[in-house]
Amino acid sequence: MKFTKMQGCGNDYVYVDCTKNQEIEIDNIPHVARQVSDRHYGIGSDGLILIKPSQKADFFMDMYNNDGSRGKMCGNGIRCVGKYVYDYCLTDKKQVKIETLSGIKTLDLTIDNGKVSQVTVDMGNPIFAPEKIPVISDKEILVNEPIIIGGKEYKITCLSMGNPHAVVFVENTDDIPIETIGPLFENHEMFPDRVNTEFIQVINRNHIKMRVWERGSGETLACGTGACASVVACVLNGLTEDEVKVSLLGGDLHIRYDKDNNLVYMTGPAVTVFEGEIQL
Ligand SMILES: N[C@@H](CCC[C@H](N)C(=O)O)C(=O)O
Repeated sequence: MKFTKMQGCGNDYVYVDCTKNQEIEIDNIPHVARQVSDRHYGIGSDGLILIKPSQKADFFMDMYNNDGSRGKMCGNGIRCVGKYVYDYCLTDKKQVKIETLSGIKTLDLTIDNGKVSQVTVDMGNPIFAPEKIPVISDKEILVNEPIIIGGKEYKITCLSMGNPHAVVFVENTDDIPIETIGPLFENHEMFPDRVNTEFIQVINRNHIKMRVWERGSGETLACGTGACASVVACVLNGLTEDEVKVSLLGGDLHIRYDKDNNLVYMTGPAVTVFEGEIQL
């Protein structure tokens, strides 16, 4: 199988062009995702992203976490899909529409010396209704709600950016025992489909620091949907303005929350690491 390894702020995936003759049998995809993601015996990545044709948009992004589970949306991944389709001449458009399992997203590509360097994505509407996230709760919206994890109380703000997120504000992101508490949040009974958890330290009203424990992949260096969810949570909690730099372990993303229209925009880098071929 031919592949390209790409990363956005260090959130790395193996990308496979399935627009022409390369296909993986659907039942086999979770296994292939686990195999290629393995950092010792495989290529090494946070998961697998298949670029497919779409009837409704320019392309379809089909993403899998490194445990083989399917994700409905991936913010860092979709920027790399934009770079892939332009750099490999699958399109010459500078505005590209990508279908995902959570709807069609519009990407604006920034080109430097003939290659995509940066992408802005209209990430669509944050969703707050607990049953749509999904979170089990009788509240109408979960903002700063208590949850007990490992015997300690945390406050969570929950929303979907096409995938489920719980945002937790902390004093210092360097001090959190993410390997211990990340899986406890991910598998808490409140979240029937598991959850991505963002730990946020507010630096000032336009800058936050974030660490993330991703559903299906563990701690990653960045999460695009998580950065969007975190800025929305900051605004809902009155902690920041609506334009925020999000500093992740792997780099910075710029997020804007247009509260009047309930739309989120994400801008960040997309980088090709290497190409190769793997025997499955
Ligand atoms: N890294 C991603 C999100 C990937 C999917 C997520 N783990 C899920 O299962 O919901 C991003 O950049 O958004």
